[in-house]
Amino acid sequence: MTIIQFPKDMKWGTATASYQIEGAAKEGGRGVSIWDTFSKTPGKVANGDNGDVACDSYHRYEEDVEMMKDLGIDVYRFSVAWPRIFPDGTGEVNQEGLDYYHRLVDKLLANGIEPMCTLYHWDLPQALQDKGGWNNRETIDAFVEYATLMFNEFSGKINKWLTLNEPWCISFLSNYIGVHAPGNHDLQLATQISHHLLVAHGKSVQKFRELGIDGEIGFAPNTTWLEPFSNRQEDIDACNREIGWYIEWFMDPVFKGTYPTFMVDWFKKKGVELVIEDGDMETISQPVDFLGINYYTGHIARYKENEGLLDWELVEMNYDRTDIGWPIFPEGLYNVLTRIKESYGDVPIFITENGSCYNDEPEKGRVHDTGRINYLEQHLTALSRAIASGVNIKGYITWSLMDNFEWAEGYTMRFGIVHVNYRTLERTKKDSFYWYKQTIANNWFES
Ligand SMILES: CCOCCOc1ccc(-c2cn(C[C@@H]3NC[C@@H](O)[C@H]3O)nn2)cc1
Repeated sequence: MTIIQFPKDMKWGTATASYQIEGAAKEGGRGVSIWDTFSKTPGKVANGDNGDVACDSYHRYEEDVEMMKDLGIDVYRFSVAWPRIFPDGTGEVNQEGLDYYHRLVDKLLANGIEPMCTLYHWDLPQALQDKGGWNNRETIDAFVEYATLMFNEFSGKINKWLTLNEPWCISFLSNYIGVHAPGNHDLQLATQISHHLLVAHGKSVQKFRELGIDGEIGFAPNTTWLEPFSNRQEDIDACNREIGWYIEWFMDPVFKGTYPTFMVDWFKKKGVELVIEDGDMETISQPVDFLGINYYTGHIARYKENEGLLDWELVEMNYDRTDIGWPIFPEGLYNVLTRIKESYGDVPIFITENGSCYNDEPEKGRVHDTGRINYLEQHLTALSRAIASGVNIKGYITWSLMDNFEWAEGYTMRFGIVHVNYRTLERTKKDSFYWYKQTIANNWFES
């Protein structure tokens, strides 16, 4: 047996997001979001599921924080529903919305848990979507207005901020692949949106600095890893294009002030013409205090001409997979983190999402999710290797505290260390909850 030990200042946490857990979609003055619209569009979400009730955390947040207290976490990553603050996206502020997040943050602080706030985790006010959404540069200004209000309102209570969660999902998954809201299928649109998102990120970081807000700010790209099937250059290049689509496309502008040329050229071949206004790249490359990294899975792949957007195909290698079908690929986490360190230096990193889908149900009051424990052990071991190789890891935040609305999969896919009965809303701590609790208490685990 091996002891996997973590640095003494390691922070441990759990993550959720507003649309996925809150419910109360028509309460507290909340406006309509694009996910309310999308989830009620037939065929978009499994079983026609939606976030009207979700985990009802809007009403049950105190119970949720009690579970976090029992778990012993240092930090809780949650997101704010923009439509709770600005029901129409801009203009009149909804005080009931602010009041809810004050109740949540105050409960966290009273229990010694640090709040980490994601400003945008996909629930764009529908009123802004009706005016073009992220394709309209006015949405950038609306985001900065929303961020400014939140910075001023919660300054002194919230000291860790993330501007955007997974801009690749917001832009490409939602506007090119189209499986997430608003469900477009347009590469030019998606690529331009990715740029506007980065400008919105940069402008809100600028505002954070101008206001002199105490605390730290970053953003949370999602990542993946493709391991080349052979050492043929065409296989290596194909894998680098997919990895570059997730990592360099978003991190080069922030950390280097430029888009990666190999990706710009590839998109240009696909007919994409990115419109960059004067000053945009300087705005985007505002220094951040930390980086959130989300990682779930990786694959082995090889070049295949004219296959998909980036000319690659998966090579089936009979990996173990989680219940959502994603390969269990912990070495990808190590590779992603060492690649980020090589490319961008010693930026402080929180793993802001890592977790697995296992749909185990309660048996006599227990949930034996051994698959999730194995996934955590393998990925925390990879994380420990990355730390040993010099990656500046500040903390690990698992996705998710509880089962919740998993976007297009609805409630069919469970990522929580706490089981949620969606009929009764009863929470049941899974075996992985107790494993994670012990790991946090020890700051090590035995693998
Ligand atoms: C049909 C083709 O499909 C191509 C890829 O399609 C997807 C779908 C989903 C994801 C995905 C889902 N998650 C987990 C979430 N992260 C944020 C938090 O809200 C979690 O719920 N991360 N990535 C990626 C790619």
